[in-house]
Amino acid sequence: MLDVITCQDLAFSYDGFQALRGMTFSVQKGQVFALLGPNGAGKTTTIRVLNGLLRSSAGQCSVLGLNPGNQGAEIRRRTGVLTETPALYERLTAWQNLRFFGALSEMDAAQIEERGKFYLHALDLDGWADQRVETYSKGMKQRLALARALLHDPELLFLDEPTSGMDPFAARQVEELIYRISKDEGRSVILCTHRLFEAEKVCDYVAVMKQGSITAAGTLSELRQQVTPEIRVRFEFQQVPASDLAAQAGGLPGVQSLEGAGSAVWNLRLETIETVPPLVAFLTANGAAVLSVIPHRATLEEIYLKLQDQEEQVKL
Ligand SMILES: Nc1ncnc2c1ncn2[C@@H]1O[C@H](COP(=O)(O)OP(=O)(O)OP(=O)(O)O)[C@@H](O)[C@H]1O
Repeated sequence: MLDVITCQDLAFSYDGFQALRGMTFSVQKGQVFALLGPNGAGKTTTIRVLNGLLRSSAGQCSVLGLNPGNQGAEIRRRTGVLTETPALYERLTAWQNLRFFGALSEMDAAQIEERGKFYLHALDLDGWADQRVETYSKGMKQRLALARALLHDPELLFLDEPTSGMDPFAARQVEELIYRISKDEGRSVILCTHRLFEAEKVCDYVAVMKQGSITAAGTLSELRQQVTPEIRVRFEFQQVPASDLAAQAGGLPGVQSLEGAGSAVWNLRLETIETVPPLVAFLTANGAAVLSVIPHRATLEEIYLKLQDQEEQVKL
């Protein structure tokens, strides 16, 4: 797969304060790369170094094959960025903003009209397109800033808290758009967010930062395997199974633990998901009416919190 970004031992200091240290990661074409971490971890600083607004103090970095250290302007021309505070002209309408920024990106009028119309519609702003931005809500401004970031057809997008200030419906539209621009249009996205539920829906890869370094990274299933290697499965029965069945099932190969004996709902920890079919066969053969078997997959939020816990344990 094509790497859109590669960074090796990247570091950055603000006047002696080391905000990034030893950052090594890569982002592939079409990938949504979630950069997570507590306040002050260094997510925004990473974006600023990648698009050349800040110059790294050590390490190597390539963005779209360019060096952010001396080709920042070219990187910014080929990428889109959305920060927490939308960079828009308040006294202008949505269309006036888009025409202005489109012209700055050397787009012709027809392109601006076509792409502007498309994104204003996708972000549910077409009814507001001729209103001044100062009359917009925070979430509407953020959506317009996203339309602006996408207008010039960037190959890579840096989205820093893109759904900040949005209601759930608007946030859902942005999630759908992120999904579409990566999966259908092949653009890569670096997504910094504290909304883990949202990141889980759209990201292909997760990097967790703390104090300027990446402390854990992988696909969701890799991280899930790392923090919760066992499989948790919930069994629901039509009636409470015969009293000795739970003890027998708990002793079957691959079953690590069983909670809920004496009730019609059991929660089991299994070594692998392959344990499920023989377990169901055993229970059914012994007269238990299995209604459902639901594997529980740790959410990104659970994974994130567990990773933080693991780090605290290491420190103690
Ligand atoms: N202009 C600056 N001058 C000095 N220190 C800064 C500056 N900007 C950020 N920092 C510091 O660098 C560190 C990383 O900040 P950064 O904004 O990159 O974190 P973040 O992960 O984006 O945080 P948040 O989730 O709150 O947006 C923090 O300790 C912050 O205080």
